[in-house]
Amino acid sequence: MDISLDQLWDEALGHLQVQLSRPTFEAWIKTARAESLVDNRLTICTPSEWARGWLQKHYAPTITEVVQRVAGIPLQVEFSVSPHALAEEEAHSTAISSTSRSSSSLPASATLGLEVNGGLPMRAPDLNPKYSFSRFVVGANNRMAHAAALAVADKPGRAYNPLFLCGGVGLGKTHLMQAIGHYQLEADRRAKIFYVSTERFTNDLIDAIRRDGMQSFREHYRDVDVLLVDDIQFIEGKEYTQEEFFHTFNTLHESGKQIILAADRSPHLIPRLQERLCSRFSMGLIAEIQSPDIETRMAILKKKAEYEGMNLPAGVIEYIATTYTNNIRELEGALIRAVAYVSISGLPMSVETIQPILNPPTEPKEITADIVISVVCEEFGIDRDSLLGSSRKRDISQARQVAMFLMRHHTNLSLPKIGDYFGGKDHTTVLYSCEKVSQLQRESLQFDRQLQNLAERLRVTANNRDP
Ligand SMILES: Nc1ncnc2c1ncn2[C@@H]1O[C@H](COP(=O)(O)OP(=O)(O)OP(=O)(O)O)[C@@H](O)[C@H]1O
Repeated sequence: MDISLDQLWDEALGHLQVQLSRPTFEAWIKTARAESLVDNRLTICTPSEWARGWLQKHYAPTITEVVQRVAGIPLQVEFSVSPHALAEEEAHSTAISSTSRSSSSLPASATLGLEVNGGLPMRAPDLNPKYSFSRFVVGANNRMAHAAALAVADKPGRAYNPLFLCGGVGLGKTHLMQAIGHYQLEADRRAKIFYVSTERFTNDLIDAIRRDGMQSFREHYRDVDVLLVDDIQFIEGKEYTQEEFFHTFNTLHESGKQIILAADRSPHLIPRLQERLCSRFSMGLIAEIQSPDIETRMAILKKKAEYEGMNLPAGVIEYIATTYTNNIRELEGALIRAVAYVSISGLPMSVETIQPILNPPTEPKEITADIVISVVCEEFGIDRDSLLGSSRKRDISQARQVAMFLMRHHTNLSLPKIGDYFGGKDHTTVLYSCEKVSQLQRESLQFDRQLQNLAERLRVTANNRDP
């Protein structure tokens, strides 16, 4: 073998990254390193006892196969725990048990202004106040899902458990599932309602494994009255997340707690979903939401305009409802764009005014990270280096959080890729920033408007760029 130990492991990492799912790679493989190679025995050092056991049990054959391929000779793979990590783990667990659940032990992420519970997010405020039953328009496309959601809200844990909401992008699944949460909280302010995206669940799990905090992770996710999990299709192929979610599900279900899941398709169409999860997801009620018809689209626009205090001519409502047919988020986006354009241009609100900016509704140009950076710099009056740097000045760090949020929502970049733009920030920092901005958006109408305006400027800038 004519490569060094480091080269061998680096190359093996490259292969493993391609072969394994991202969370698996991030949680288990990336955190390990090659320690020694003696007499064809490769020792891989892991950050915790937990990680060592898991790698040994589940990934030993894959890793062996890859390192042998890279080295070109037969190798025997062994796993060890870093002595440094052992000492740290011990110190950490002593600290946790001595300050158990005390708010004075908040970790560093508290500097982002988020409330944390041993690193995990707090509950109820995650619900969007706009996503209530009263703001949900019922039409032929969602009547059954709406009725099922009301039944579940009325008798949680007894009507349909789980309730599985499925349907295409932007059709109201999140709105409906959160409406159940609001309903519960209205009935009992102390009800433990927990809304979480599957991505968040996975990230919390990865963090818990890294910090050896599985116990608090489990307590956190299992001590709820109603668990709402969004975009559950993203659990596909993530075997460890599936395993952990299976136990969370069972614990809650067995104790009569309500589970509501949302996905873009029904459980049996989610690829690489364990059979036992598929059957559990299907054992309550699967309620599908379809694309809304023209009457429902018009009713949604009217209701939205009413709540936002906008005065819209009937012709404008009809024009937008006829132009945007499939996705309610896009329908609402068109309305917001039309209102923003009218207020910026000073022109009257009419079909003639808005037609050029709403047509064609499809194929918008791609919004890039660069566009986000330049629009945010302009908005906040700061230069690019400051935005991408590490200054902790309040206005700069807030602009940075907004930029991360916009990249998350308007580009296809993953959390780690976004982190790379900001000097290699960790994906959890990016996620916290996005959540912080979402929270501010929910709390402040003015900030919500500012974000909507920024989003509109991103679209306009992208569309005006040369191809
Ligand atoms: N029936 C409805 N009445 C009023 N507003 C609606 C309705 N359906 C959807 N909306 C609005 O459309 C937007 C998109 O809805 P939502 O986020 O719930 O969609 P989703 O199905 O969860 O999308 P995704 O698959 O992207 O997660 C939200 O602003 C929501 O309030």
